[in-house]
Amino acid sequence: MMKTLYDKLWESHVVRAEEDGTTILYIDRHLVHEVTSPQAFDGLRAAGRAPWRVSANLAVADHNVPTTDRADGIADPVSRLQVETLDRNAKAYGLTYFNMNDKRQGIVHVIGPEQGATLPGMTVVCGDSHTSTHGAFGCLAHGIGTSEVEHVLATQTLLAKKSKAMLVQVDGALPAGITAKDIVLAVIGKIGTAGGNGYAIEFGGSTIRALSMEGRMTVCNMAIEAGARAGMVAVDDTTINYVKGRPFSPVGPHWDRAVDYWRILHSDPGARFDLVVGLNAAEIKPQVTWGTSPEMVTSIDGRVPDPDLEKDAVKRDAMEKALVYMALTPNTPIADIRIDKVFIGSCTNSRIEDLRAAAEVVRGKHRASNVKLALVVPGSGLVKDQAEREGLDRIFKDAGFEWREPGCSMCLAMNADRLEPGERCASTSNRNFEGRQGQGGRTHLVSPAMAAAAGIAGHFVDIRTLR
Ligand SMILES: CC(C)[C@H](C(=O)O)[C@@H](O)C(=O)O
Repeated sequence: MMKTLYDKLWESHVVRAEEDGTTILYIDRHLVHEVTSPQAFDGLRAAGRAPWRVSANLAVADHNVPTTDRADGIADPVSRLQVETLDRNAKAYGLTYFNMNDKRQGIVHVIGPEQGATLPGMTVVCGDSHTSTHGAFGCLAHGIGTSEVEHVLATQTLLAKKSKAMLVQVDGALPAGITAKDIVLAVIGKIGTAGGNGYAIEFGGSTIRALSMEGRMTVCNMAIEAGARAGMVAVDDTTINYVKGRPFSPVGPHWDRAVDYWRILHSDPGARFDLVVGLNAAEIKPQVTWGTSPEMVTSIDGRVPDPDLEKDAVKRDAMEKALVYMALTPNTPIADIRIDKVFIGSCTNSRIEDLRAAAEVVRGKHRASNVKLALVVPGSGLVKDQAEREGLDRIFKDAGFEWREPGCSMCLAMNADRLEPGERCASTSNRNFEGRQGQGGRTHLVSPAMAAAAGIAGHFVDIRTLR
């Protein structure tokens, strides 16, 4: 029988399956961060257990770390407690841990792939919904809850039921200025934030195959925003070249054997999907969200929609509420929306290619006077180093952008980086929910180049016209 990539990943990890489909899945890699692990470790301790396979875990503090100088530790007591708790737990159980001052520290979904801790064919879980990111490597990767974190620590397995399979097929050459972020926002605009509920999404087609691993990570990262816990991309040379030579990657004969196996990690021609959604890359324009859900998205040449034209009463109500929160008037051209802050970072868009794209836009220019703050937060210490070697930090600083230490930062304002009430932000992150970037803050999701361009112009601009 022809199998999907998802079938192959699932079947190769079944420890035991019940008749009703309830399955014990083996977990190859468990990523751990400070927000969702404290109670899991407490539970483990209370039951007198220890991690079943210590080496399967990689822990890092990312959500609560300051992005300014860390020499004085963390000022906020709640953030400090979370990070210190992870420090203690990682030490007590002997987990590989990149503490806040380790050069390898960064956002968990950036450092996993960067270290080669995420490898093709793995099952990867973490107490974090954006674990879908790792599916870019031909992995079955998704978020889990804290009680599951404890379960994985204790048993290296997870109770799961198989999802349905969706193929999102994107074909054609991407027009200039269009990025992976625009692809995934366009997908969410098309299928909605519930479109992927109950599915694992495979992203395929010539456009996806032409993306770098960083682009594929951006796409898979936001599968969860389309309602699918897991997103994935087939393994090809791009995947294998990326993985080669990373600290956790196999070497020697193990490498050769692994590559032989990784080569089968694609859907067989003719494999059956429960749903296929097609997108034509040529039609994708720079995307900008206007509302409080990632599906409330349009293109830069669009306008804020008019709820009066929406026939569905539930949707109309949601639009009206979103427009009040976002302080936007129907029919306003997106390009007329002025912003107060810029955030370039997050597990969606904080990798070196993202920073390069943003730097290219701001080079030799300066932040607009109405933009109070433009933050650039690299995804890891190693991304930061690389960017500095390339002189990107100087380009940003010369343009009046702040160059910070790595972490989740203003994606969700668990540290000190936040929007003040009423502030409007061009953000490369993944969620534009009410209060996401700070109470009363207004988030517009865009690509790194679009965020950078908005920071220079003071309002959204069509990146395609700047080339
Ligand atoms: C803190 C964590 C539980 C949360 C998630 O799971 O997604 C966060 O990373 C987010 O992006 O909202």
